Amino acid sequence: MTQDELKKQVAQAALQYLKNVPIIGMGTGSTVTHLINLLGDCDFKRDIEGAVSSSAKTTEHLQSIGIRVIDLNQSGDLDIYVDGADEVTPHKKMLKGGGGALTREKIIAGASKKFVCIVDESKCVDVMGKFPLPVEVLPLSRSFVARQLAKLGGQPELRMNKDTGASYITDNACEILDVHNLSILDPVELEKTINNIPGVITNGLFAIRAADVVLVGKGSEVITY
Ligand SMILES: O=C(CO)[C@H](O)[C@H](O)COP(=O)(O)O
Repeated sequence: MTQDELKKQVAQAALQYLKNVPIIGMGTGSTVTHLINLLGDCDFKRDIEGAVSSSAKTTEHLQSIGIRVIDLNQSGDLDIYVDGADEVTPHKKMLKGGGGALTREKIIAGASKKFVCIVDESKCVDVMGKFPLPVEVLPLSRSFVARQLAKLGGQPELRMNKDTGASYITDNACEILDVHNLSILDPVELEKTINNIPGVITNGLFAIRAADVVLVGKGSEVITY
């Protein structure tokens, strides 16, 4: 199976977690895109009152299949949040933000009782850090934060928008530093350390609030742990 077929397969398996859930939390990315497409064809779609969305892209997609998007300030805490990841460990800690939606993803994950992480097998790692760690920053703090990240041993690179040639701007009007070559031996400590740098909105480590369930598309099956 191709990586995209594995993503679709794991998205299919995630559908069962959305049954009988009035308000769902929805992540961002190509695996979630499959999930929303599949949800569009589901009978139980009409039972869903609405969804809390982690990005403008996901909002647009949810609305296109007829699902109402609800503000997190109105929804209260959620039963389920489903999202992909760029890396996930056997302890269900994740590195996320390849799609740039890390801050809203982390907020909704924090407000959800159950985080269901959906990945293809290429995302499973023992130690995170091969994928550059996204750090969302206020634009005015970019250079200062980059120097602090370099002191932690990383090599920060400002994410660019390939279409405009300017820096990539998040849904929160901020920028992203993608940090290469970080040694992530203690993800909980590193998540706190980076979030304590003034100017950092958040970083893509989801170690303090890890996933509760991980579904992995592997070969012709989906493994759950
Ligand atoms: O964190 C994310 C977006 O900010 C995505 O979940 C992550 O990048 C995985 O994306 P994909 O499903 O396209 O592989």
